[in-house]
Amino acid sequence: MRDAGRPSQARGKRYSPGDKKRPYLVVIQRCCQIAAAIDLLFFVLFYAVGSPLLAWINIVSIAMYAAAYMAATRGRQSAAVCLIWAEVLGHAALGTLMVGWDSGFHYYLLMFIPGIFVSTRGAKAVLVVFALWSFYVALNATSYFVAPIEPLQPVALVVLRYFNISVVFAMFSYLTWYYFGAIVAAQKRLSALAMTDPLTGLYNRRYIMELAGYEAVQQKRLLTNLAVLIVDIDFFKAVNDSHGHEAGDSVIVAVGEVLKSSIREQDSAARWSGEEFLIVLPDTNLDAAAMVAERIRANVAALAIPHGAGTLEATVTLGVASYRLGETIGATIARADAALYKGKNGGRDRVETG
Ligand SMILES: Nc1nc2c(ncn2[C@@H]2O[C@H](COP(=O)(O)OP(=O)(O)OP(=O)(O)O)[C@@H](O)[C@H]2O)c(=O)[nH]1
Repeated sequence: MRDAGRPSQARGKRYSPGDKKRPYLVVIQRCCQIAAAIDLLFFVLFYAVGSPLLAWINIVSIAMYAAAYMAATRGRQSAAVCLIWAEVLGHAALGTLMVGWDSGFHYYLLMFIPGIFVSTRGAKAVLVVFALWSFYVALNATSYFVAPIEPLQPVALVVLRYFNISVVFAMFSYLTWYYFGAIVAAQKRLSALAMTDPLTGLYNRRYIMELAGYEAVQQKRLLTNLAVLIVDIDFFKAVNDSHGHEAGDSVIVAVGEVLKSSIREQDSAARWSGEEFLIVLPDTNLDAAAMVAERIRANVAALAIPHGAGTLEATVTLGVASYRLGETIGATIARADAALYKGKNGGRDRVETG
């Protein structure tokens, strides 16, 4: 028997939502590319100033970034992060001990701080930052007592320091820009998910209730009209029973599309429950709402929904009600619901007002 309902953990790999394109892995890859390019520049720079030993250290760094990039490509985040930590700590320590504190290699250590808080939380993050701070201070203290092993000419040292400062500024800017973009995109995705029905792309019940409540308050304030429609697919259970759940879903989606195309921009449609929809029509009186309902009924009745080699047909019954001052929006919806059931009892495929 297939274990279709079980999480993929059971098959060895841990399930993680959005696994395919985790933003953190993308950042790691970009950082590896940028850092390797910078190390290549260092290689050329150190050769030019006559320090081949320092130049070759950068080749080791490039190899480490290449390995970290490959690890990130394969989804091995921990391995990639460990390699980057090893490279930056090693490079900062070697650079400082060989060329001196004024080389500015220690600035790269500061770039870990935002990354630490992105990947870890709470006490662990504070502990890692503290360890980083200790390393930074120890490196600084050491540089006072140990003379540079491979000192550079004063001009070369100044160029190197300003180069390092510029790179750290650029990397920080990139990381901040990237993380901010990722946060905004995630917020947009979340708010769309929180208000949308996944099957039809219409609003969900929670959001339409919030919206209907807001429209009722507006109506009280401006004394305009407000109407609601409840739309229910007729004999829907029979569609599921005779053609299967997927065919039922196609009918729901097709009716949802009709609703979207049959209302104005200021109107809102939502999936209210299984095969039921709610439409909120601001600035609309009962007669106008009944006309919209009739248009929807006719448009649904004209549908030919592709299914297998043939097509499916559907009809809907609609209940219409207009908001009355002093009542709750829930009461208006209840009157539309009562009208809907009158329509169901009256033979379906019709519009009733309540
Ligand atoms: N395919 C599919 N079926 C659903 C979904 N949500 C609810 N249903 C089914 O919709 C059916 C609703 O059946 P009923 O409430 O009896 O309504 P009906 O058959 O349309 O009858 P009337 O409304 O009286 O015309 C049930 O069989 C539910 O299982 C869904 O998302 N997809």
